[in-house]
Amino acid sequence: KEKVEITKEQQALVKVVVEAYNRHQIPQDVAKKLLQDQYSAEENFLLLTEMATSQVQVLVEFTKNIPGFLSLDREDQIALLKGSAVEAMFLRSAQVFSKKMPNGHTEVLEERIRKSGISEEFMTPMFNFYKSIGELHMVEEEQALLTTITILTPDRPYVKDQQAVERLQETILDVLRKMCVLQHPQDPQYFARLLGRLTELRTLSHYHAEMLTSWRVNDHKFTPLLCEIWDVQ
Ligand SMILES: Cc1cc(Cl)ccc1OCc1nc2ccc(F)cc2n1[C@H](C(=O)NC1CCCCC1)C1CCCCC1
Repeated sequence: KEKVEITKEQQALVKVVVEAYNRHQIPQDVAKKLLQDQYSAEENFLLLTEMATSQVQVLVEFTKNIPGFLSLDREDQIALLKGSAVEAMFLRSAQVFSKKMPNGHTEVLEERIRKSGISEEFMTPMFNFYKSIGELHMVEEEQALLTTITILTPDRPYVKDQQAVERLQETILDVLRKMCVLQHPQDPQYFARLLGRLTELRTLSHYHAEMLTSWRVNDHKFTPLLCEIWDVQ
């Protein structure tokens, strides 16, 4: 039985990433807001664009703390951000949805999201993903590292030096694998299941443009930043 141990520098890397991840949290208020009131499709669409816009800004700040990210080619940094922003948004949404809430709150939140204006056909894949993330009961280190792995995906469009991104991603994968073994000794498949969610996440993210344009509102207004990130307008 191989003895798995996290090295000093791996511990330091995790500390930097988790602190940055927690510092750059989207204010949890989106769930609170949705629980407080039922909003119209227009108000919900506006809420999403506001949350998404601030989430992208949060993501840019977060990447500055990923060891090695700022040493990548500048255009590759942009390509990685553009390529991962939607997935990071759905991953963040899943984590917000899976947070432990008082009895009945998750059901209300789900109801509000179902009635938010997103068209029906996307509800099943979206909530299947949220529930599959929830079932993992990820600790915050796993959440932060999984988001980092999503950002450091080498085969995003327009990435020139894929090897450089691969090297960074492998560093994170290695420490996440060890953490999963240490955190979930009873479940040797846990790390594989965690990575399997990234495949589900990529599939869900393929729908994002359609989810937005099919939102039941007359006029779909996007901020310039979101036009960059979402393949819309
Ligand atoms: C991320 C995303 C992309 C597309 Cl295309 C469509 C939809 C979507 O999020 C659905 C979604 N799943 C959620 C689960 C829990 C939650 F509290 C809010 C959630 N949201 C939306 C949201 O505010 N997400 C933000 C969360 C923080 C990070 C940036 C994104 C709200 C917007 C208001 C109408 C009800 C859905």
